[in-house]
Amino acid sequence: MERMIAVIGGSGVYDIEGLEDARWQAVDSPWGKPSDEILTGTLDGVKMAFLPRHGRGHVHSPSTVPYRANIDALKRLGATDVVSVSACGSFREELAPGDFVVVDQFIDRTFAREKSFFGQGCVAHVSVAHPTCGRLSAHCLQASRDEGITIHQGGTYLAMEGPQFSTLAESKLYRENWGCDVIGMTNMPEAKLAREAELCYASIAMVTDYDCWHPDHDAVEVADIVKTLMGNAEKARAMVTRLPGLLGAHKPCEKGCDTALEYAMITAPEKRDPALVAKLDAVAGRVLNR
Ligand SMILES: CSC[C@H]1O[C@H](OP(=O)(O)O)[C@H](O)[C@@H]1O
Ligand SMILES: Nc1ncnc2[nH]cnc12
Repeated sequence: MERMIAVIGGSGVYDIEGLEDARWQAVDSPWGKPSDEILTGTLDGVKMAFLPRHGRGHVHSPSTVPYRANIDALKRLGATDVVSVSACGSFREELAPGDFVVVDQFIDRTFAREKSFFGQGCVAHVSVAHPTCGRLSAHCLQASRDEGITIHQGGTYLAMEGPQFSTLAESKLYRENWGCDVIGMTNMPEAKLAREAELCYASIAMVTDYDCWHPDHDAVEVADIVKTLMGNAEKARAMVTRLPGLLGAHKPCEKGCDTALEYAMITAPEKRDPALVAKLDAVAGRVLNR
């Protein structure tokens, strides 16, 4: 199967450079309007797509990002691998602003978002025990190292609802009691939805600040974040340009992300809601139409 690498750009990352035959295109989804048009093209012979998570000009808040439409639209375009690049706060002294972290676990504290493509009339339960793709994550790690970026392998990302930053008590709870490494507002339910859509998902968290637990950093300010964000965005773009060479156009994923729905469906075929089944054509057509 031909692979397509999709990059979801977080705060500060509203485009990528160097694509051949680049064009922004609108993609319709039965799950609503994606955050923006999607930039498509090729890089080193590999198909690429780019979607700015908050839209160009940063229109969507973390709670109003249309996560389902975004993942569905990328799947519909033919994406097989989704790389999320996100700004985050750090809970560890050694994860300094400007550093990247290859996230491999999440604690999902979001509560005001649609979290699944499935529901009444078509129920499915996928595993998110290992919510990121080890193969794609390893390539992102390598690509970053090749670019000279300081990147840490593995970390737990606390997904908070926002849009306000954490209180001091929350920051200490997540860091000291829950063992989290970084904090952000967007990787959930995005990672869960990517798994439901049988897409490989990797999350690169780019540290912008120390949240508010740090004795030398009393409160998070967007102005401070933006200063670090610009440098991080440049590094993220550089990392992305190395990915096609590492992933290749046809190498399959051996981690099983592309068969996540194999045994997930539990609603009896005769009880399925045809309207929901129709909406699931891109996400779950592989298992629903056989
Ligand atoms: C601009 S700071 C807070 C904002 O930045 C992060 O967005 P993203 O994950 O899309 O890079 C964070 O999650 C908040 O949405
Ligand atoms: N400290 C923080 N908390 C939540 N989201 C963030 N994004 C960047 N910094 C953050």
